[in-house]
Amino acid sequence: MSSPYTVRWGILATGWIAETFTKDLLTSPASRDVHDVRHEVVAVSSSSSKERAAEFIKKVDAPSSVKAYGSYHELVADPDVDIIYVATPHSHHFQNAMLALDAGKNVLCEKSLTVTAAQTRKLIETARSKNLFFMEAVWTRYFPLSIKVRELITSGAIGNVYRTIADLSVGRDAPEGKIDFPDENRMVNADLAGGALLDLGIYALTWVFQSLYHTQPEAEKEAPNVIAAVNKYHTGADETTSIILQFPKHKSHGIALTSLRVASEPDNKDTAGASIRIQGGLGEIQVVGPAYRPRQLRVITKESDGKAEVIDFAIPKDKERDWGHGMFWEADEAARCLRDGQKESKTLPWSESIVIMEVMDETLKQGGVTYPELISTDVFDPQSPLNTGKR
Ligand SMILES: NC(=O)C1=CN([C@@H]2O[C@H](COP(=O)(O)OP(=O)(O)OC[C@H]3O[C@@H](n4cnc5c(N)ncnc54)[C@H](OP(=O)(O)O)[C@@H]3O)[C@@H](O)[C@H]2O)C=CC1
Ligand SMILES: O=C1OC[C@@H](O)[C@H](O)[C@H]1O
Repeated sequence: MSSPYTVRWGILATGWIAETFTKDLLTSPASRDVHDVRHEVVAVSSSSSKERAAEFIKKVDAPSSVKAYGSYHELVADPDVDIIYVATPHSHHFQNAMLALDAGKNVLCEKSLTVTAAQTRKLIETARSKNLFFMEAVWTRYFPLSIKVRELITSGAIGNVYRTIADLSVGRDAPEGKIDFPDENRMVNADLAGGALLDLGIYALTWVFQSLYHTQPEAEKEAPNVIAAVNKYHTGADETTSIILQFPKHKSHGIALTSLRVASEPDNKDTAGASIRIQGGLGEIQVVGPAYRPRQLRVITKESDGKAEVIDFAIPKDKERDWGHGMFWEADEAARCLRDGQKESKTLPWSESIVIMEVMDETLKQGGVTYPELISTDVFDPQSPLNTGKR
């Protein structure tokens, strides 16, 4: 057997998801039965300080040879790095990903990809013109569970899919009209592109798009019509957003729901039922668990006479590191694309990221949500405070 293809990662930012993703990178691919690619963490950067980057390296139990940088600029200039993982708040994604692409680096960028569709288009044009790999890090798409759902749909297991209802909501309602996040927190802070839609609604949209758009033959794909209802929080960010997406040629509807007030899984178990229902003429696929990390499917067809076939999907752990979150599958996809010279992932192509961002743009427009110029401009500025960390 030939030796696995190795990808050398640079981690941009040191928050919660950077930690989770890096720990996944450090797991052994064999623990998920992957043998063709592997990952090396080469450098970590923090806009706060070099010390913070060094602490992060210790915290995730990475090798002591990993370089610590006190600025994003140093990271993107490192010749040992093949690909940068952008793990800042969404407000920063456009400027940070541009910084990396401009320096000639491939990029895996956290969701939601950007604040506006124009920013997404600019990033994609830049990646295309520089012949670089660029991918939106919607990790759920790379789960074996998602692959199975797409296979079930394209094989006709539930007939034509006419409707998908998908919800990702977290119940953080608090007394006196408040939401249980401090106003400065990225979940509600408009300066950090806060709000339910960009943080959580993207997953509800992911399920609508996986089931009603991605699975359509290329020539038949159509951008949906959008009708949205949005409630705003006092910070200006959206707190509850409901979207109806109509795909007229396919006669299908997607209902994407998200809220910071109510919960899609109120007891964090699965007793509330499936938060995603993909409904076809011959049956239904129910996806159980939070929309970002589901672990069970129930397939109910007319043929099975209403009896559900239950399929469980465990998320493998590296026993030695006692860790496995499920983000490694998207990292494996990025590695295979780099190995094969592909500039975009077929599982989430650039064109689809653009249409999804356009739906979010339209939703925010209908709801009257606007974000500050600093974070919504599509003009790249290497010296933007979003790149230098001067807060
Ligand atoms: N795929 C998934 O499951 C998840 C994805 N996400 C996405 O990841 C991104 C980051 O989320 P998360 O890790 O929870 O956020 P955190 O607040 O935990 O971390 C964000 C990091 O970004 C850097 N940063 C730079 N400027 C700022 C600023 N002005 N305010 C705050 N942080 C700043 C900081 O790192 P430093 O100081 O080192 O530069 C900080 O630690 C978001 O876009 C979110 O949507 C989040 C959670 C789950
Ligand atoms: O991507 C995410 O998934 C998990 C949520 O808790 C988090 O807010 C969001 O950013």
